[in-house]
Amino acid sequence: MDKNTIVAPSLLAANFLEIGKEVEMVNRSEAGWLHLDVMDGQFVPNISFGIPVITAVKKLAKKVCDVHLMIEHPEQYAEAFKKAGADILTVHAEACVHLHRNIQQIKSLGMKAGVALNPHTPVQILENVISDIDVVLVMSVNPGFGGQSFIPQTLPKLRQLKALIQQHQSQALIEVDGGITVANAAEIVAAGADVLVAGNTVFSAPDPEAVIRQLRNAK
Ligand SMILES: O=C(CO)[C@@H](O)[C@H](O)COP(=O)(O)O
Ligand SMILES: [Fe+2]
Repeated sequence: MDKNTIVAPSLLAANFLEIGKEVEMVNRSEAGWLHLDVMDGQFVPNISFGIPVITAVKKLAKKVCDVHLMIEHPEQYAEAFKKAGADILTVHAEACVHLHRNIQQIKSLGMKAGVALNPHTPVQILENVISDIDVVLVMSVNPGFGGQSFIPQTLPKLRQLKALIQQHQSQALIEVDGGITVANAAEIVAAGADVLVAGNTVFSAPDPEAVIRQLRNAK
């Protein structure tokens, strides 16, 4: 996969009345992925959008569809998200009793497999699956809402994760999600991030394409 910083605008912060135009903006931009946050009101205290919205977005999207499941029992929906158009399917470690099985299921359906960690979850929990996964999504806010502030303890955690990945010669990309701005992007990349998810920073900007370019070039 691309080793330059990948920017993944989070559609959660888009104007839902203009969703087609927002996806076209991402298509024109230097973003590599389009991040789609699915919330069930159980695993997280919020409900966002689901399979019908992703199916519609996929018809227009030219970027990698990066689906972040903040739901309980993700194994019950993996096939439906594949059909909807997910290229990468990320499940939360905290929501999976059988994480290894869930990763194998995602890969057997032909998607890249991601595992997300809440801010309090140590990276060591991934030790026995790190060689099997394509993406580790490190939550840098508590999941459930856009527009929160970046949790600074994420930076040492990213360095620990980078070391774990190297130790196991894993190809997993490190994706960081929540509270990313043009001002803090460089230190997050320096700590090990390969992929920066950004919702409000992109979609609230007067020139979102310029912000995506700035995030991509942050060093
Ligand atoms: O998964 C989540 C929130 O749970 C994120 O993907 C947010 O959508 C990021 O939004 P910002 O913090 O960048 O506004
Ligand atoms: Fe997300």
